Amino acid sequence: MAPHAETNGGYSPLINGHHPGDSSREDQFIVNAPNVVYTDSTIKSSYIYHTTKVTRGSAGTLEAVPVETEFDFKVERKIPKVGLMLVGWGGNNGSTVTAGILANRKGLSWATREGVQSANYYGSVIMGSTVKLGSDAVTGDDVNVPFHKLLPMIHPNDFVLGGWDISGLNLADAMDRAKVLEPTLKILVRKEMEQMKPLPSIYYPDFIASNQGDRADNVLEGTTACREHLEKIRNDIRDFKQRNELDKVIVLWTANTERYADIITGVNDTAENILASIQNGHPEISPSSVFAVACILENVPFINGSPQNTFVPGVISLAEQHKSYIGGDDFKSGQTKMKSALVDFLISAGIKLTSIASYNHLGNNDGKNLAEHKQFRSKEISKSNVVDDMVAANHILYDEGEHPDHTVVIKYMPAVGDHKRALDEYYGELFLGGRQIISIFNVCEDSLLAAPLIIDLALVTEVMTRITWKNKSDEEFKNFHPVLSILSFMLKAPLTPPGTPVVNALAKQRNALCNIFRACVGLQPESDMTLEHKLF
Ligand SMILES: NC(=O)c1ccc[n+]([C@@H]2O[C@H](COP(=O)([O-])OP(=O)(O)OC[C@H]3O[C@@H](n4cnc5c(N)ncnc54)[C@H](O)[C@@H]3O)[C@@H](O)[C@H]2O)c1
Ligand SMILES: O=P([O-])([O-])O[C@@H]1[C@@H](O)[C@H](O)[C@@H](O)[C@H](O)[C@@H]1O
Repeated sequence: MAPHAETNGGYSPLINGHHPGDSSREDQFIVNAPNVVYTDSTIKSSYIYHTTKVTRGSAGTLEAVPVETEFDFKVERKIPKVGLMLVGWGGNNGSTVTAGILANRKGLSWATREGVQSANYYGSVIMGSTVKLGSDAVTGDDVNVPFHKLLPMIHPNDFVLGGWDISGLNLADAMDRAKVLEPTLKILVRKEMEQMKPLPSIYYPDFIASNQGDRADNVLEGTTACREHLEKIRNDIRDFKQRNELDKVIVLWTANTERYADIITGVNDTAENILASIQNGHPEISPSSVFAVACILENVPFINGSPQNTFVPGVISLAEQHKSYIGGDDFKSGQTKMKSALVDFLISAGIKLTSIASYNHLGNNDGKNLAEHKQFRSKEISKSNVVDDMVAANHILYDEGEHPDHTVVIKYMPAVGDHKRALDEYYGELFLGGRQIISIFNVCEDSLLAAPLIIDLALVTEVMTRITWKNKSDEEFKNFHPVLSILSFMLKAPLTPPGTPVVNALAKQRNALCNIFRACVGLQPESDMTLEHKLF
């Protein structure tokens, strides 16, 4: 049966054997079903969303009622030309992700002590992992496809890179300062990166560690928020888009961790108030919030890779008013990613975790900035809350309000540079009073773990700008909620639409991302029941 296509003109989804907008046929698939329609410009799917509503009876019994909701999804298939502007471009993560994209774009290989290394996107869930599409119709074996192939997505090699930094080093010198990459790789990308110079940025010393002052030589005048700063950043974005002939821009914060901003009624609690506070130069408006507001006013997605509360209530309200995407907080790169998987495994296996000790030391500039208490506190919060949902989900092991002991320690040890040492101990109760002690020593190459997350955050954010939905009975397609909680797999402290639950369990986060993409091509979630292999 031929793949379903739009009845007007009977477009074939395959043009010369290729999907429009896709560069290769490998792992390319189409869904051949009455609820999925391909045209040159869109994929439209009708999707039945299955949930279960539970009500509590008077005697405390629970009643579970299956619910089916019919949605339509539409994906624009045209792959746009996308600019990725990094705030903190000259940092370890910014310079590393830039070199990585150049290395992949050029197909580079370089000599290392262990032999020849070729560019790759390992550590990126979108570029480096697969998802089960279904089962082979003949053999019954799983058929797995690259995550990147689930929907028409931009290739990271095609990002046009730019950004800002309070440090004026060009990206080649910044790459040297970062001490992350092999000299044999750096020399292959140096010439191009020398031409990359961060735009001057806003610098409000009170928000980052005082030890960052010595690199702040590329800053705009003024040390508190003001209209001029807001307009300059907006103009930078427009100029970057126009000069590079871009279809869209995404801005991502990978600058230093800021201290938390106080939430002050009349200052940053509403959209109107935060706009007024910026105009009036209120000292409690952080650089990251000014960047977020600038992006919202330009309808450019803004993603926060750091732990501070950039998204104060006024920023979230403004994003909702402008229907402009925001997401955050804090890349989930190493120690916490491990934690969000291990805690999920232990608790869902019925083991009662009673204490988690997470220590790490590192010697990069991020660690230097975190050496001051206010900046560390931002990180301590994002690293500590990651177990809350998994604990709350198990009332057999934990009484209401009961929680494992949990401590987070970060020490700055310059000698180890970017090669962060993470030491964790997980302590728990077993059957009949037994005890379990899991001790982990994990050397995280911090920037080599975070850089692929920058790519994933940008890829998922970009495709979300091309996905719309409607209830079956509605006329108009709509965007998702401006707070992109779908990004949670890449983030320690996922920002969710106000009043909605936070999910930190890593497997649930990945399943949500995969299954929303599957729904966009009319496929139900992969249940892993494999009944076909279990029924007698
Ligand atoms: N594994 C990881 O590396 C990891 C994981 C999670 C979160 N993070 C967060 O990502 C951020 C960047 O990490 P990094 O290792 O690249 O740090 P880094 O210190 O090397 O880079 C930060 C860059 O931001 C610049 N900067 C500071 N304030 C700025 C401003 N107002 N405007 C523009 N630029 C500004 C600094 O000059 C620096 O170049 C940090 O907040 C860190 O906590 C990193
Ligand atoms: O992602 P993760 O490895 O749990 O957490 C990391 C911390 O352990 C590290 O101290 C900090 O410098 C990084 O920014 C990152 O936040």
